[in-house]
Amino acid sequence: MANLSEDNGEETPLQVRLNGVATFIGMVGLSVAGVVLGVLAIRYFTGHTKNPDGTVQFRAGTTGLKQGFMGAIRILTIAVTIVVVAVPEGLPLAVTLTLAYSMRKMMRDKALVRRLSSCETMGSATTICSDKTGTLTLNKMTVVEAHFIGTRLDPCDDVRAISSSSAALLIEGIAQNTTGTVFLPEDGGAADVTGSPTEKAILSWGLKIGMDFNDVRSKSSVLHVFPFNSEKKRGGVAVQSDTGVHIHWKGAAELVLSSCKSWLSLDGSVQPMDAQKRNVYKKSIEDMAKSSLRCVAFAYCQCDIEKIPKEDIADWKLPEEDLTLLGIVGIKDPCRPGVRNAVQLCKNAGVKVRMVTGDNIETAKAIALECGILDANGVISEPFVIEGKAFREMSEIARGEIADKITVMGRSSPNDKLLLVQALKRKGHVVAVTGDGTNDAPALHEADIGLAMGMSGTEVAKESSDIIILDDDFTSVVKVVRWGRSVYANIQKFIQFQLTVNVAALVINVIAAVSSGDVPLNAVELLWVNLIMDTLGALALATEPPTDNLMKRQPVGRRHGATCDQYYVEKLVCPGHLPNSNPSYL
Ligand SMILES: Nc1ncnc2c1ncn2[C@@H]1O[C@H](COP(=O)(O)OP(=O)(O)OP(=O)(O)O)[C@@H](O)[C@H]1O
Ligand SMILES: [Ca+2]
Repeated sequence: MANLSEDNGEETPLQVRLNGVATFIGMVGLSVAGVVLGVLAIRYFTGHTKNPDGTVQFRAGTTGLKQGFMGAIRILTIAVTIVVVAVPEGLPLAVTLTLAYSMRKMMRDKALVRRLSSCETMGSATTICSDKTGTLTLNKMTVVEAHFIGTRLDPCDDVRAISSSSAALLIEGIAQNTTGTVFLPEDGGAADVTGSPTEKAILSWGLKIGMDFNDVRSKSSVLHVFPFNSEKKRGGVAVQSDTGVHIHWKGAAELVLSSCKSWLSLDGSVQPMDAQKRNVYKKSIEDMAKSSLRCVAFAYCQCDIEKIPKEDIADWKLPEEDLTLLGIVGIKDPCRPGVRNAVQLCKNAGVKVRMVTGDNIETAKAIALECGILDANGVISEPFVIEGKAFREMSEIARGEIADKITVMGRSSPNDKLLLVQALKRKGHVVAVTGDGTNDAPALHEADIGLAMGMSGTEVAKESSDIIILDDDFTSVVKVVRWGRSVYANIQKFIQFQLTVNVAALVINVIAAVSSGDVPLNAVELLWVNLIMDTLGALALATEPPTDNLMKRQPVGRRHGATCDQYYVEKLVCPGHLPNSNPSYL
């Protein structure tokens, strides 16, 4: 957590630009007012101004101090009027109005905005780092393939070929090493399985292979639990029964496999895991992953009762090496239906979608191909597709160099997500991150826009987010981008409206002041005009709905100037230096 950045009140890209606009307008207003003040003062004090009756207004030595002072005050009032003309008073109103309006509308698109300014930041996002599970996929998991005791079960719940003692061992692991529960209605209806989607899939499969959840759990007692976490990607439990103490592990297949020294064979005997057998298992994991399945392996080991600490059992570190592999299951989690289109929409809008997932790199690759994040004809190798570990071990500079290219990151720990966000931000990206887990919080916090998942997300993730996606769907994330861009466009339209009016009024007032020594409308009158015009203008322009055109432009990003001041200035100063976004609204 040491590298978790503090909330330093960082300004959003739009705020930065608006500050730029304000400074620019302030400078212009003040300089023009200064020039007018100078011109009027010189004209007055050198006796070039006349009263309506034709007498000279100021004659050095003759005009009284009081009269001269009044004249000076009048000139000052004119200068102040010019500053008033220049300042776009309606801007804060328009910004707040458009943000509040969009926020209400976004609620209908299943996005709950927690920080108002994040709507607009989302509009300038250049990249989205998305979770896989639940966001791009449905989070509805089912076991569709199982490798058990060295053989592939076909269908995946047919365990007739397996000795009952081996099956009992696996079932003990499934029933005890879980955070889910199975509830069997008394009237004999379908079992009700609860837990995380992965757990649910495994427990449902367990029921199919003959697990009696309550019975198995009553036969042994749990001594100690090591809960599953995304960092280690495995969870374990120590259970004691008549047959001794068993440590059951369940987790990311290739990681559990690498801790296995043996495997349980068909006849129930323990065989050493030689290189050939290991390769067979590796190959089956790879094959399952390539067909976009999430692989979970089950392994166990016996433990001598003497080795169990008597007192500090809570601190007991479960033995996690020298395990015996029981089996591997492949879990299918289909892609969400609209995701491919949504990803394409992002591509058209110049927003790069990256997938950062805790899953196997091959599974990640397969899903990325399915939803169009990776292009089947493009390069699908490092550094475009990278493992979290490889990225983590690079130097900060190297990470910065490849961050831009990374499209899919597999087997990532939550901290890798944070590292990627930091690297991308250093590269000048405006980064949106989706996350659900408690340990996604640092990345959500670090991102320019943190999007937490409303359904599968933990409270901690939601607390650290700026926007909550209520239906967990990637399509809704893209809708947020659309609204964000509309906020941006609306504010731009308002600035243009203001600047046009203000520049015209400024020119008229300057000409009038310099030529006649007076302005057509005084400061108070001008403020009244502004009040009516700005309010109505803001209402009309701030509530314009987004158009499809918005998603065809390149993102604004952090660096390019796209607000009006820069537009006008750049157009005047260096026409070739415009952002490549097509400012069709101008
Ligand atoms: N409850 C579980 N018990 C054991 N292993 C699990 C469990 N849930 C997931 N795994 C394993 O851990 C891996 C990834 O877990 P992790 O929680 O880091 O990713 P995730 O957050 O589910 O995925 P994503 O980042 O795409 O949302 C999976 O590939 C799976 O093999
Ligand atoms: Ca996750």
